[in-house]
Amino acid sequence: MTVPIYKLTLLGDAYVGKTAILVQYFCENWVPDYEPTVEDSLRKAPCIDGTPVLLEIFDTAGTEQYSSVANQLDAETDGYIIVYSITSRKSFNVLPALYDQLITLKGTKNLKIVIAGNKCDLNEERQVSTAEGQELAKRWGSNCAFFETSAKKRINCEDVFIQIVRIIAANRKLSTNQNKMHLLIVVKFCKNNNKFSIKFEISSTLKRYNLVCYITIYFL
Ligand SMILES: Nc1nc2c(ncn2[C@@H]2O[C@H](COP(=O)(O)OP(=O)(O)OP(=O)(O)O)[C@@H](O)[C@H]2O)c(=O)[nH]1
Repeated sequence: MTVPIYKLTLLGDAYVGKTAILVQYFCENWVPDYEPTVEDSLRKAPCIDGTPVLLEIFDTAGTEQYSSVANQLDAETDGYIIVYSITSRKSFNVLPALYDQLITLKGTKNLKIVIAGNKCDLNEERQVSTAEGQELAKRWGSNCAFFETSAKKRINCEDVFIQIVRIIAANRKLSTNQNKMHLLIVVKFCKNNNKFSIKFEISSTLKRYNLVCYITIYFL
């Protein structure tokens, strides 16, 4: 059995809680001290919706001092977890520019995102409403979901990872089904003397390599 691999990247401004969410998901642990991330990558093999999967998660530096966002964007990433803090208007306001960079890198169709409005335990310091987060996710389309999270109180930390995997998996399934449909639909019949030939165009993926399969049936 081949275990599906999901490459995920955490993005967002400095100090919003990217590492804290990751630590909660990996270790069920809360680390109150702040140490800016330079770059980190972790692997986890959970079961999601009954399927064993391998997650390769890349934690990026929100601090420009360590790395610029552009340097950390990897085109191989299957899905992004974009984090802001509900206590920081600035961390929310940088998201549209980040989104534009991702669109340039991946294109709209290939972009899968979960937005996490973190530090929701600090409601009294809130600067970004829940509705604003929801509205942004809606604007970014059907391949985007939204959660408010708290790494401190372990709220929705696991859900952001489960949801991004679900979005990616649904898209992978869809593209496989589209190829199958192509195989079923594009069957051409042409009668030639007593010869009856059927032409198959296998799939759009294989078509890239000009692989077209012909099957000829003879009527005696
Ligand atoms: N109250 C509260 N504090 C949090 C939460 N998540 C993170 N913090 C705190 O916010 C600070 C920054 O958290 P990090 O996880 O290091 O933030 P980061 O986004 O990884 O920061 P960079 O590595 O600089 O990009 C730390 O002091 C955390 O303890 C949360 O959900 N609630």
